[in-house]
Amino acid sequence: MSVRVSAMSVLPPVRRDRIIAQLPQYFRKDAALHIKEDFNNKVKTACQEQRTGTVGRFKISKVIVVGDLAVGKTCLINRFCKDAFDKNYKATIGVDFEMERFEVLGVPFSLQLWDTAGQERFKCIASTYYRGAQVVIIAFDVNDVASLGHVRQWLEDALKENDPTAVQLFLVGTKKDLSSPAQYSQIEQDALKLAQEIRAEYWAVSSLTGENVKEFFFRVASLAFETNVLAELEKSGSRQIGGIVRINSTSNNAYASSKKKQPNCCQ
Ligand SMILES: Nc1nc2c(ncn2[C@@H]2O[C@H](COP(=O)(O)OP(=O)(O)OP(=O)(O)O)[C@@H](O)[C@H]2O)c(=O)[nH]1
Ligand SMILES: [Mg+2]
Repeated sequence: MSVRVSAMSVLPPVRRDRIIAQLPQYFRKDAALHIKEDFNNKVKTACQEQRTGTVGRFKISKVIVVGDLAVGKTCLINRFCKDAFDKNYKATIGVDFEMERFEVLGVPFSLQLWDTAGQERFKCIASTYYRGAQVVIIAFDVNDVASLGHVRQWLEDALKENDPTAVQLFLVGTKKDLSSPAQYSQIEQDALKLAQEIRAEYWAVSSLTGENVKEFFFRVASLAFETNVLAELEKSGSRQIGGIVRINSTSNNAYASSKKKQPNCCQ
């Protein structure tokens, strides 16, 4: 805990282009974690009254990005964190991570973005870092049907190390710039269907052009933040009335009400 506090205190202030004042909207209404237009009212009030508990002080949310080799995981993170794009492929060996600091509804909030290796030979190193993820991003290449076909396996591997009911899941199609509108809409149908089945929020992005990259990460940060604050509120509420209230950290998840257990859970 002390390490986290000191790490936060030496970090530079939040960048002006990381300030989130409105809830960023979903990419596709039919595959969204929720479709509300604004942040939860309880969350907004708690932020105004600075009652967000550990969120805003030393809470850091872990995000893991998984998916086949060369689908563009590293490029996605680099486009967002460094506004850079490298057309040469350099395989990630094991894992890398980046810290991104946001300010959501006036409250500081950090994401730790873990970029993992897709190559089979590095997977066993990478998978040891999956544990403790609040958000799982599964990337596939919209020009490569096989990479979409492997999404369920990636999900299964990521959920082995995590509580499936507590994880927020995103399915991201990459390299949108390389596909024609006709090709794209064909794979999008399959991707939307899969997203609904695994209860993930679907996005399509291009790290080359930057299309939807910032919007996507803002959405991830906002939904992770909202869930964290709600969990804090339920925790403090349950303390006040003797700890009987059940904490449901996925209560703002549209998919959560339908079925509790992930179909691919292998625990
Ligand atoms: N045209 C285009 N190329 C991309 C895009 N994103 C990534 N690439 C290219 O795809 C290749 C692989 O990208 P990476 O980001 O290294 O892939 P990765 O998923 O991190 O691969 P591993 O680390 O091996 O798992 C590189 O040559 C990138 O330049 C994109 O949005 N558009
Ligand atoms: Mg990589």
